[in-house]
Amino acid sequence: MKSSFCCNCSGSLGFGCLVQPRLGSTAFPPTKRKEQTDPDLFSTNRGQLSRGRNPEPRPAEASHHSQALATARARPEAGSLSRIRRLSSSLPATFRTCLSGRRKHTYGDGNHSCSSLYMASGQLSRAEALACSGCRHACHVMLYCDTNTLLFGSIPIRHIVLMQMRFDGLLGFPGGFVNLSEESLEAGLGRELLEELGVAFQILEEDHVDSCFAPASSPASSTSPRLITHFYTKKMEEGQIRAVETAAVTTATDHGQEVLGMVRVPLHSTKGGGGLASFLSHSFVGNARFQLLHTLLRLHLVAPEELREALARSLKIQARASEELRAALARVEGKTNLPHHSPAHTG
Ligand SMILES: O=c1[nH]cnc2c1ncn2[C@@H]1O[C@H](COP(=O)(O)OP(=O)(O)O)[C@@H](O)[C@H]1O
Repeated sequence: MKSSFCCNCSGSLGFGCLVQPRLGSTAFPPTKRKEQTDPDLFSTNRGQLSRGRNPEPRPAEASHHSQALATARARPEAGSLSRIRRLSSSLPATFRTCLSGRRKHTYGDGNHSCSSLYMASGQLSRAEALACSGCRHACHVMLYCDTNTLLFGSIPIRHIVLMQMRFDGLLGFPGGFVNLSEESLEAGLGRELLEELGVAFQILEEDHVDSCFAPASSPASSTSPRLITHFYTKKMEEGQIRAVETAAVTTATDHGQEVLGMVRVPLHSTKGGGGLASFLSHSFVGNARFQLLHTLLRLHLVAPEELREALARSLKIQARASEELRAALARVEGKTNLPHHSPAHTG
């Protein structure tokens, strides 16, 4: 069942995408990023610096933090920090902590060589992350573009954001493990992208957004050494994004194996509450959902108000899905005479 999977426009997973392979492998040169970012949102709420080349990140971070706070206090309506705080106060607790970056993850066993780099948020500057020789490193990238396309002729799609359905049924960004003894972070990411997307990319250090310890709940981080995930964003032209999607199903060696298909993240919301809300209720690998949420805000691809609404809807969708799954399980157990579901049977 190659390439027949898709994420439909309501954000639900389904079948019926028409894939029309046309192009062969493509190479994309590096692009200098000139994204409109929101430093208040990104730095102060995550308590970290986004571009990790500052040799002394902590003092800079502290000064940036207090500057942004001062701005937000002086001009509360203009400061995105206060806007986010106001919005997040009405969010469900899980997502509130997610957006504020105050969630206390358990990172590492304290024995690895970079335990001194531990931060409550799990965030590291690039320099700190690279200093952790005992850690494993993985790099992933969000490829995106602007678009004028209208869904059903009326709903602006605004931006195309690419993710992928992985072999394990989880959503994630393209990328993978990097071997720092043989390659740089960016070279390793380029190698992974060639395998997964069938396109030769040159990802630059300027494309780096952040680095952090993978949550302890990640399968790959349950064993030592700990995993550090590095996240990148790359803005492209719409035609380039379309070429990536085509190459991903025609020339990429991983297609149908490690990668089951590329998906576009629906950023719109339909009247029935579909779109972004449905998409966010799916299962993501590691901290990919967090990376997506944060990047959507940081790059102003979705307004905080819209995101808050989508997240609240997403929780309701998840609750409904849990009920459906429980009912389905009960039916399957009834038909197959399986013992009834209990924690002892789930392993
Ligand atoms: O999109 C993502 N965001 C954050 N972490 C991810 C993402 N995709 C995978 N990971 C984490 O990074 C690890 C390595 O990534 P991946 O499975 O893509 O590597 P591979 O393609 O080299 O096997 C995964 O086991 C997972 O914990």
